[in-house]
Amino acid sequence: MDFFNAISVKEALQIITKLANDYKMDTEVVSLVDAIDRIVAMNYRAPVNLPQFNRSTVDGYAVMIQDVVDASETSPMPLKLVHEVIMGEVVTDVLKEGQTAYVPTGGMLPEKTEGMVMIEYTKQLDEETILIKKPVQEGENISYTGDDLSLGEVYIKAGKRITAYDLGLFASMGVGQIEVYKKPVFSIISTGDEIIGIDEEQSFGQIREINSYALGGLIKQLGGEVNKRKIVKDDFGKIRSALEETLVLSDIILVSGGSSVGKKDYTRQVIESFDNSQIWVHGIAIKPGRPTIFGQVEGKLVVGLPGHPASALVTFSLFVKRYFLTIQKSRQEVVHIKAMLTGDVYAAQGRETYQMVRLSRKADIWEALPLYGKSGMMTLLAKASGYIKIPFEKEKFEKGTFVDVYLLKDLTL
Ligand SMILES: Nc1nc2c(c(=O)[nH]1)N[C@H]1C(S)=C(S)[C@@H](COP(=O)(O)OP(=O)(O)OC[C@H]3O[C@@H](n4cnc5c(N)ncnc54)[C@H](O)[C@@H]3O)O[C@H]1N2
Ligand code: MOO
Repeated sequence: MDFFNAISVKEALQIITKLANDYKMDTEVVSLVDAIDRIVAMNYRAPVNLPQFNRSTVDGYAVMIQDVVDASETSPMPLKLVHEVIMGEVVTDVLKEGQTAYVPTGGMLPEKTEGMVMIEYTKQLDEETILIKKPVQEGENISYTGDDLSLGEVYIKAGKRITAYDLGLFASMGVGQIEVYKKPVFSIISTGDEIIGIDEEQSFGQIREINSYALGGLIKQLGGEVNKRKIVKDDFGKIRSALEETLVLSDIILVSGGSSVGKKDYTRQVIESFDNSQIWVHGIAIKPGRPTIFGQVEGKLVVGLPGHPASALVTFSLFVKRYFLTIQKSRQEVVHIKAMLTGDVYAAQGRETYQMVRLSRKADIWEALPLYGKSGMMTLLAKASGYIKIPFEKEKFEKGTFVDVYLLKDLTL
């Protein structure tokens, strides 16, 4: 694995996806009220037709098309009222020529009903006679058995993140216990002699630990868990013990900092020092994030994230998120919108460049303001709405160009 011969983003994504497909993620059963945002671990099939019977979608009268074909306001058609359906009743009547039945919204239809006429277009003449003032089309105001879902049809697929709407769908199927993937568990080891915790006294030259908080936030939003966060000095032995300690506890271990090739960058060496280990990637042609490492120790993914916060967060969002979703057989697209650049942006030579931008709405278009800055700057990502991708064969995008902005978060304008 030659660090200076960095692989493309596409290749890196292929490798991480393959590793994820080979990982066995356990499942668990949760109750419906706790299932929001979890990822479904099996295909759910309809145990019944939905609706289970032909039903009316309006309050009105069940009719046959031929009986009312010439019906109008001025020449209404009299039909014989043979039944008044009650909600919940199992209707056994069969409509015959010249007959009608009253059916409330959601009520079961008599057999042979071809259309429902809303009550507004009818008039009760006497106890037995209803005047119908308009014709109907086949199936008008009717919801047929299985229209919504038919028996055996998959209504929620494995890998789907459960939304509030899905909770409603599960409820309609009478499913109160859902099989989901266990929440993937992360450990975050933040390395650096200069790194101190948020509660520590800061001396000149020291840097506050940022990455585990920001990464932890992303993990939580994704639906993962962080079970261990640790700050460790740039010391081979200490980083190794921290990694050893977290291995059994985690599905994914993030090591922030020390991913480059400096004298005190130990992440790669630490991974390689374990018997059952492998380095799959060291160096990706991306800016920010070039020195990223994908390794494995005892089958667990160990990612060496570059220490610079913007680099760590961008590489997490691209690669670790892909792994996180794929081990749960899930796939998500990053939403992008077209926006007009308000300044020139330049690519880093030989790297796919992820340029942060801030979106604002101008009349009927979105404008993308490039946020210039180095990967070490935390304000960059806090201000950014998203990023644009400059492919590595391209030198720049000029002001005024319409580009795709990939959203990093909900838009707060
Ligand atoms: N000779 C080369 N040097 C570097 C290269 C290269 O290709 N050849 N790549 C550069 C790039 S690009 C990046 S990105 C950095 C990443 O290096 P490391 O992963 O080894 O990161 P560190 O040196 O440990 O830290 C970089 C920077 O970030 C600060 N940092 C680290 N951890 C945290 C944290 N948890 N919270 C806040 N800030 C953190 C650290 O203090 C440093 O300032 O390598 C370049 N070098
Ligand atoms: O790849 Mo580095 O992340 O540009 O600063």
